[in-house]
Amino acid sequence: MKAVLLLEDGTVFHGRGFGAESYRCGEVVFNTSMTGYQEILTDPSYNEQIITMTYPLIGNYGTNSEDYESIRSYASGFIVKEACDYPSSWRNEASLDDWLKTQGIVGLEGIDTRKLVRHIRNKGAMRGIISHGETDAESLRNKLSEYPGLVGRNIVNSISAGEPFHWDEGTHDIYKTGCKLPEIEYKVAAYDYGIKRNILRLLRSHGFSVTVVPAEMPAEDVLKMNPDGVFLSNGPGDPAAVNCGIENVRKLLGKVPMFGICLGQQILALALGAKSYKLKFGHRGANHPVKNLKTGKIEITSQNHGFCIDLDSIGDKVEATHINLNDNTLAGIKCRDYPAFAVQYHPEASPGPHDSRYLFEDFKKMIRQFKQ
Ligand SMILES: NC(=O)CC[C@H](N)C(=O)O
Repeated sequence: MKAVLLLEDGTVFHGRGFGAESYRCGEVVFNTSMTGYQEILTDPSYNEQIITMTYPLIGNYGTNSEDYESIRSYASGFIVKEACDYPSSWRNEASLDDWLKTQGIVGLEGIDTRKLVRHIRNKGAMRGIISHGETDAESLRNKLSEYPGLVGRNIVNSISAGEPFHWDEGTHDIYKTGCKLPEIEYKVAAYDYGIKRNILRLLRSHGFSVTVVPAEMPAEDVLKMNPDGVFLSNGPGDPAAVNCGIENVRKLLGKVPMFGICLGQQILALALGAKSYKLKFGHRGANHPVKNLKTGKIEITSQNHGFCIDLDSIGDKVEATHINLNDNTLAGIKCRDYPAFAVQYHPEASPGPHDSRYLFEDFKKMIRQFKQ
């Protein structure tokens, strides 16, 4: 059946629909990863985004019941050049098409994804509506005109955990070798702004006992849990709109060591007085080079963000520790006065390279030093 993508500037892409028959509005973004589509689709930071994959063939190894980064997909749509109908993998349980149907996510294939990506790259991030079934431009335009976009809106609370819960699973053991998890060394409370499971898995595999807490849990209640550290998660939308999170982190500074990833970095920096801004078209992919300014080493990183912290706004309280080599934007920070650090990229990968996993060890070292 026919499907269509309509952008806010009036540009239309006609193609074939797959996945759910429905329509949704969202910000149209692109991801340059060649693999890892199931992890990308279930990364909650894509809430309200229509994801376009630049790699031309997606779905060739199917989907399975393990590669979830959250309970379900929060994306608003999925666009590919060609969706593979005949997946081949010993881990495959459902084709991408069938899986998207069960997730209620609209897919669009057969459009010139290179043209769409160049359009977004040149003109900047845009709102759009993806529709599988109804293709009447006038009606879709009306629906899109009511969509407010991401700027200035908190879209974290609606997807965060309602209640605290304990996480006790380590990183995937896909070959079922039965490898044991390490002994628990420290307890962490992890703020769930839309947390990816591989962050939780890696925390556990590094010897942390993890309690996930709702995005709005007051700092005082977190401190009552007596954690050795607090983790600030990734998450969707505009960081400047996550007021409660910024306020809580400000209260926690100096009281407990903190480590943040992506939205977590943005919230930490905002709590320290820095400013955030929207990037022209965001960083999404599994091959972004980042320079560690302390060691001089280059890490190839996984990224997914549309907002960034303004390097010129960080002031004396914050030290830049990592820089994105594609556009010299801020990729990592450390607080000078308190034990707290964060990165704008994804050391947990899923999907992506594992170059930056040392950051989980760094968190442990920071906690150890704080205790001495
Ligand atoms: N992955 C994330 O945590 C994304 C952070 C934020 N929503 C952004 O787009 O910049």
